[in-house]
Amino acid sequence: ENNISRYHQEFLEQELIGAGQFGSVYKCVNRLDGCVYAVKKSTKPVAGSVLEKTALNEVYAHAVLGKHQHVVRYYSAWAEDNHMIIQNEYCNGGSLADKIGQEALSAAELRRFLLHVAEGLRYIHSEGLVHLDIKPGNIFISKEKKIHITNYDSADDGFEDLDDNSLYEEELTYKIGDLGHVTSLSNPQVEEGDCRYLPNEILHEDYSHLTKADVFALGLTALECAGSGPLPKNGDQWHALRRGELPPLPQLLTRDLLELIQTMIRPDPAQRPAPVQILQSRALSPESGK
Ligand SMILES: Cn1cc(CCO)c2c3c(c(-c4ccccc4Cl)cc21)C(=O)NC3=O
Repeated sequence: ENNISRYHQEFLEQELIGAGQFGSVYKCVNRLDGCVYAVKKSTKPVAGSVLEKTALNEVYAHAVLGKHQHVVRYYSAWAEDNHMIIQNEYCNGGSLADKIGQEALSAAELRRFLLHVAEGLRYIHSEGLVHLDIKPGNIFISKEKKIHITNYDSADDGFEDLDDNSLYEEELTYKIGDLGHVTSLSNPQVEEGDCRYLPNEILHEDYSHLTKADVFALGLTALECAGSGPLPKNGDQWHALRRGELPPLPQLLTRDLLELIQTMIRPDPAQRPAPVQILQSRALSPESGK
């Protein structure tokens, strides 16, 4: 059997960036193209097991969900020495969970986050798939330094002082990752996601509005970004959220942003907005930021 590791042949491992029951994720440099990737190594699941289905699900989903700026990009996957390995786009800004662990998002950042992830969901659903595990830990951030045009005149002597950081602004792009729970709308094999973001109807195995389960999870994720604090895994507070009751929020969100989030966590999935309606809502229009 081939005992040369493709992983070590093709990649220079830089650092461990995540570990859990799912396996370990490394930041790696590809020796050929010199680019950085996120590579997840998980123990190869027993053939025919649920874990194997999940692992294959993830790769099938990535294969269908080609390039989209709000879905983490997939490059390759293979099996070696009893491990499953998947090579994805590396997002250099950490996960949303890391970011809101530090501090809540501002209203402007919250609007940007909702726009990006709603666009990613609109795309995933348009391909006849649902994510089923939307949560802060599965949203990754790419940071890009953009030259701030208005400061151009301060660089009147051309590009010499482009290293001057006042010229730059960091632009964040939010991307949906971890497609391990993705399933098809036409023939759903539902593996429940994180119970903190699970809508009641999925708990009761009602799969008639699966796309709205992603909208519900996005709504609760938005609440957490607004500083609601950690979400309950069960009990009275869990049920209160499923009755559509908003928890107390520290920061002053605009009323239309609160109303939008409230519609996303409505008990009846049919009453929740579809991603395209979220994108068109007044709360996310640039005017509302003024
Ligand atoms: C824990 N962790 C940290 C990161 C870096 C965030 O700045 C990360 C990434 C991914 C993943 C990932 C998730 C699920 C499946 C496969 C991968 Cl590579 C996990 C990641 C992924 O697909 N792309 C990442 O950047």
